[in-house]
Amino acid sequence: MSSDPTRRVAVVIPAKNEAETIATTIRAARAIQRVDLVIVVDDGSDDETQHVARNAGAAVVRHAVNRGKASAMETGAAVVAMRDIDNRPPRHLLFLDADLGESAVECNELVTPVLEGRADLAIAALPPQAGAGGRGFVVGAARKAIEKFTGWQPLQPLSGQRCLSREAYEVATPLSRGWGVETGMTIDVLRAGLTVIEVPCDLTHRATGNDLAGQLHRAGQYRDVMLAVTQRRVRTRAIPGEIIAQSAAMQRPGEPYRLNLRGASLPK
Ligand SMILES: O=c1ccn([C@@H]2O[C@H](COP(=O)(O)OP(=O)(O)O)[C@@H](O)[C@H]2O)c(=O)[nH]1
Ligand SMILES: O=C(O)[C@@H](COP(=O)(O)O)O[C@H]1O[C@H](CO)[C@@H](O)[C@H](O)[C@H]1O
Repeated sequence: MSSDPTRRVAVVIPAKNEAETIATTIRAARAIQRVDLVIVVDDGSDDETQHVARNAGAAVVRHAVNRGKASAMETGAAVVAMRDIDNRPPRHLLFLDADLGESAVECNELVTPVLEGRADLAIAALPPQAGAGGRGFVVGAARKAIEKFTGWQPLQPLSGQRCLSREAYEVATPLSRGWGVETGMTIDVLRAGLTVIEVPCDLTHRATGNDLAGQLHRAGQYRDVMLAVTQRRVRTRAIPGEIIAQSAAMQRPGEPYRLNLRGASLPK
C-alpha cells in the first residue's frame, strides 16, 4: 500500500509529574519513523517535568493548573496543528504516556498501519506488566461499552499509546474528559466509519498497583469511562443492531476493524 513520503508524525506526551522518565521517553520517541516533532504538555506538574523535557529536546507547553490527561492531549494536538507546515499534509498524531521510557520506541509499530492507510487509528496492546494490581474491572467495563456501541472487542481499551490521522482525531474531538478519553475516542472514530487496529507492542510502563492510590486511580478511571459512555448514549443516535452484528461477525484478532455503515453517515 502507498505511503505519502512527505507525511510526518508528531508525538504528543501528556505529562504530570514525570521528571523521572520523561527524558528517556522523549529520546526513544524521536527514534520512531517519520517523527519530526515531540510536544510535551506539562499538565500542572509540581516537579521538574517541563525543564527536563526541554533539555531532552522536546517542545514544551504547560498548563498552569492540572486539567487532566485529555485536556493535555488536546493542548498538544492544537500545538501540532500550529506547527504544521504549509503545503505539507498535516502530521499524524502519536500519543504516548510519559512513563514508557526506552520502550517508547516500540510504538514505531503503531505508525506503520496509519502511514500505509490500513488504519485511521492504531492502538498499542501491551504485554502483562510487572506489579499491575488490576482485576480487569475498569478494562472490562470499557471493553463492554465499546462492544455495545460498535461491535469491536479490543484487548486493551484503555491503552493510551495511539497513532491516528488528523481526520480521525477531528472526529474524536472534543475529547472525553480525563480517563474517558480512550474509550470515547475509539467509539467516535468507529462511528465515523473509520478503521481501528490493535497492534502488539513490547512496552513497559509504571503499572498501577493494588494500594490505596491504585484503587483511587481506578475509581477515577471508572468514573470518567462511564461519563464518556453516558454522554454518547444520550447525545448520539444508536447504530442499527444489524450493522453492529454484521460488522462484529467479520472481526478477526489483530486485523483492522470498521463498521460497515453501507454509505450511511451518522451524526456525532
Ligand atoms: O492529570 C493528569 C494525569 C496524568 N497525565 C499523564 O497521562 C499519562 C497517563 O497517566 P498514568 O500513567 O498515570 O495512567 P495509566 O495510563 O497508567 O492508567 C501520563 O503520561 C501522565 O503523566 C496528565 O497529563 N494529567
Ligand atoms: O490500572 C489498571 O490496572 C487498569 C484498570 O484497572 P482494572 O485492571 O480494570 O481493574 O488499567 C491499566 O491497564 C491497562 C491495560 O490493561 C492499560 O492500558 C491502562 O493504561 C492502565 O490504566
